[in-house]
Amino acid sequence: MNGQVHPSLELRDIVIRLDGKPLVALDGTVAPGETLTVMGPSGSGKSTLLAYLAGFLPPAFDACGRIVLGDRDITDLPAERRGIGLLFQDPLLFPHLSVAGNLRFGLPRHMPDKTTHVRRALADVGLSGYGERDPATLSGGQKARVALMRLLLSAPSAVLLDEPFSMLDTELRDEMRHLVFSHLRAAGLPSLLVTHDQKDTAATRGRVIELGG
Ligand SMILES: Nc1ncnc2c1ncn2[C@@H]1O[C@H](COP(=O)(O)OP(=O)(O)OP(=O)(O)O)[C@@H](O)[C@H]1O
Repeated sequence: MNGQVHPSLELRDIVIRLDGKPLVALDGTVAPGETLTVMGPSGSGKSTLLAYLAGFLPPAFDACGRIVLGDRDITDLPAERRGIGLLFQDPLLFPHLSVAGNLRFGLPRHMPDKTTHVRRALADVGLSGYGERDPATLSGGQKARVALMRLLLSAPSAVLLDEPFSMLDTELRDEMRHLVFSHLRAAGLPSLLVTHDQKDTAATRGRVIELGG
């Protein structure tokens, strides 16, 4: 989206323990533009893995291993300095900001010509003219598209997705799957997707790992 070259996401010998017992063990690399799907039964540690990568691991857990984004070891960085963007099932738009305000929020603070970036992003997802709307007045699919654009405008180096389509109805899910994964591929972003839905996995065209096996 902004001409940046994106790194790969390396997960080096990661082990996450709960009460001293290994819950998640993972070693591998997610290439730029690749989405790695993480599946597994309830309680197998999928959300915990994403929380660890994002920098929000709850204190009940302990972890070892390294998280490396390109040439940056981000393992010990706080969440806000990791360069990792999140897309969850709830679009979590700020209710006190307009649609355009939500998108501007994603942009790096000193970026010039923010208005043009926001206008292009809205046009990109068929929402031209929606900038001044209150997010509460948008449909579920429109909110999801704004959340995707806010994520991409924030120029992350990697993306984590946790059941991102599960709140949408079937038809919208197909549309959002296509939109999200085509944008992640085009932006060259490595990503991890947690889902129970095989159709999500098929849309990524990528590898799948199973936790708790
Ligand atoms: N904050 C926490 N403190 C202690 N234990 C937790 C905490 N959060 C989750 N757990 C436990 O860690 C294990 C993994 O939970 P996690 O939410 O990662 O599973 P999951 O694979 O994402 O499950 P689901 O598919 O149901 O969302 C579970 O046994 C859960 O009870």
